Amino acid sequence: MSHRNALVAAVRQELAEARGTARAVLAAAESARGEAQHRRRLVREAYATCLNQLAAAREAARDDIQQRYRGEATRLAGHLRGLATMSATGAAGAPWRFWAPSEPDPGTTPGLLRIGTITFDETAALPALIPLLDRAHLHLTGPATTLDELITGLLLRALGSTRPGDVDLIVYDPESRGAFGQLGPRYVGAGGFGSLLEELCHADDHEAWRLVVLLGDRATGDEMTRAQRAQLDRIARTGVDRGVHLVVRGLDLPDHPSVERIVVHDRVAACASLGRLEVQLDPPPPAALCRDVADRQRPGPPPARLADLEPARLWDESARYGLPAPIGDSTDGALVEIPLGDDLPHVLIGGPSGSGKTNLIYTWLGSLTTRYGPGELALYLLDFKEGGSFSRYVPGPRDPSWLPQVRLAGVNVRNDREFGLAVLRHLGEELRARTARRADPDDRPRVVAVLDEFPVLLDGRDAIADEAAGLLEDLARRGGDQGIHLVLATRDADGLRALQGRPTLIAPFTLRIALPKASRILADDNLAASVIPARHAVVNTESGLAGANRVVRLPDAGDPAGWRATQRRLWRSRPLGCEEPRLFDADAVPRLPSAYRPSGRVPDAGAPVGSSPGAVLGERIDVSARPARVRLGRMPGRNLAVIGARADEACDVLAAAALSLAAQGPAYFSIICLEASAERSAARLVAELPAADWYDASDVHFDPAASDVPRYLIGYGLEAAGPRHRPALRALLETGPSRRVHMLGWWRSVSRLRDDLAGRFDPIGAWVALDVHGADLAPLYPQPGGPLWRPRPRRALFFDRSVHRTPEVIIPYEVNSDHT
Ligand SMILES: Nc1ncnc2c1ncn2[C@@H]1O[C@H](COP(=O)(O)OP(=O)(O)OP(=O)(O)O)[C@@H](O)[C@H]1O
Repeated sequence: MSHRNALVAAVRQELAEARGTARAVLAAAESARGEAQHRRRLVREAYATCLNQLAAAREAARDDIQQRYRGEATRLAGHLRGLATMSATGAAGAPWRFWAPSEPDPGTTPGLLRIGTITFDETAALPALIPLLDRAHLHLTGPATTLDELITGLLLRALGSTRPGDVDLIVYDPESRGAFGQLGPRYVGAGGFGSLLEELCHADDHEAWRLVVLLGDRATGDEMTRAQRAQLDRIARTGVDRGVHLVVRGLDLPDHPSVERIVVHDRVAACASLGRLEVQLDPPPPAALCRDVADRQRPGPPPARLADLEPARLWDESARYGLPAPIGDSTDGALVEIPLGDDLPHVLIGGPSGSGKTNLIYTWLGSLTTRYGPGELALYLLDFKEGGSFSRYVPGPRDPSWLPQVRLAGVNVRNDREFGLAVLRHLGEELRARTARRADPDDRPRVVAVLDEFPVLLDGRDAIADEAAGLLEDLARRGGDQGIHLVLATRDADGLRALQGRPTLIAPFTLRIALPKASRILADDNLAASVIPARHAVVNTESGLAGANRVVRLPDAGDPAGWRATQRRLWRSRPLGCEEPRLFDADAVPRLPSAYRPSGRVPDAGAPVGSSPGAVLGERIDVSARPARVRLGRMPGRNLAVIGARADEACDVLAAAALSLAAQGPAYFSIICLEASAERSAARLVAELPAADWYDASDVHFDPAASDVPRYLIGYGLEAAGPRHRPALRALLETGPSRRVHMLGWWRSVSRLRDDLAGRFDPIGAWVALDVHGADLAPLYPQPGGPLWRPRPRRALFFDRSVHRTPEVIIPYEVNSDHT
């Protein structure tokens, strides 16, 4: 029992121990669980925090991205809008609310045209632009009404953003619906499809764009022949380059890079050139805008003709306050005047070659001379170009009439700048006289001096340019008050630039007339001259400032026959005593006037001999056609040397001198001809002179017999006399004049003359140089270096040391022409 008891006790013991252990294990497990639970809570909490933080970070990042995206998108949209504005300026892109036709910028090609807007995300809508003129044909698909609205808008933008007349609008309208009628198109009906295609296939002048709307109907598609289909395909391929643009709905067009396809559903369009962007179409334009543009397209009244500028009565206007006269009309038919007068005294006219300056001047002169009679207006016309544009105003071989207001016309003056200077000197004298008289200027006609291609005169840094600029400046500054007006015209932009370098000269030229493409006539930011079409001009009264432009359409004044009839009428009305104008034609050689020829008069030994007869050498380049003379008195040095190799001119100078001396009184002539090329001329001279004997190489000598009358030795090619005769020649040159024996001799060069004179030029008091350069004349000239002189044909430099400070350019007379 005890054993059992012991066993029970032992078991109890073991159980107690096991229970204890289990309890301990349980306690440990409990504690581990508590620990784990704690950790789990911690992890949970950390996870929640982390999640929160992540969410916040994500929010922040998203906000940031969104913000940046919005900024970027706005910036891009801004750029796009800027680009769009540049690509579709003015009427090409403005919304209808602000829409008006606009003048295209000069030199630019047409831009894109707006059809609606593109919206994406929150950015403001962008204009949707598509190409047309110079870029594309359009092929449209969708509901007909929406398409027609779209086409109306496009046509309006194309017409409104180009110049009137630049776009020729043609509508093929087989159902004769009068589509787009408010834009005034040319219609082609169902029967005209074939000939329209034919016309478009061969259109190749780029005068105007042809914008052709083809409204296809089923019949057109069905009935189109294979040839017509080929023509349409050809137009689609080549039309854009030739300025032919199709806008097609209801017909197929082949695929080609120049064909832009637009598909419309519910006023939303997809355009090939805009990719996947959707276009919300603009509403159709208000009908009033279409009417305005159609009016603008319609040409106004036809431009005025020259005859339309004539006043109701000839010479009925007074020039008291000015000489306003119309030169053309504006597009509404109103005449436009050039308001020349006290306030706007001088005019500057410019335009490149062929832009119509001459035509403008003709028109203006026609308008002036029919309004203001010779008592009100005196014209001085100078043309420095080649071509005698003013010769129509002076008597010619076929028409003896002249324009009574013209006092002087200079044509082909280019090389004879001396003549321009002479005219300015004359006007300067006139200004002085008018200023000095202080009389009412009304009793003198207003002077208008037209100088075409005037920069020629101011070209070159020489004495002529300096003096001419000084005179022009004086006339520009003070002439207006005295009724002297300058009209300067040129094609030469460099010449104008040079003029702008002389602000005091140019400032009084507030009146400007710019012909198409003229540069430097208007202010730099005044682009009017570059946008006007041919046969138009801009008249500007504020020195070319933008805002003071008046565009004028110019009539055609080119027809000489039309003008001649008017001139005849004016000529017949000329007052008594009205003198024929002086014509200076630099291309014509003046004849020796008969007054300076002896006309067979035999000198009378008893007649008085003038103390210093004057030998006529040639015509002076001056306002009046006067001869240049060398006086041959009884003083030392009164001999004349003609120097140069141009035999004809040398002979003419000598013959004119001899004949004019013979015409003045009794004289005896010894002709010494040592030059074969001069024989003919010498012989004719001998024949015409009343008393002359003739020597050649066989009997030449320089010891003439004494005579009661002056004796003139006319020597041709004197260097040929040779050294043997030199002492006698020198003695004659030195002592002859005091005995009234004068030598008028021709030497081929200065060096030959020097040889004959042994380097002592004193006995040669006067000379005429032909083709001899200024520097070579130095020994015969008081100032070092010789005169400034570049030889030119039929011009000679004349210097007489007893009267000249500087030499004078003369035109040797033609003495013996073969038509005498
Ligand atoms: N308004 C016009 N209507 C018709 N024809 C015109 C008109 N203006 C000019 N023309 C013609 O254009 C041509 C050139 O004109 P014009 O001779 O007047 O030019 P320009 O500027 O004087 O040229 P350049 O400087 O070369 O002398 C001429 O044949 C002229 O008849």
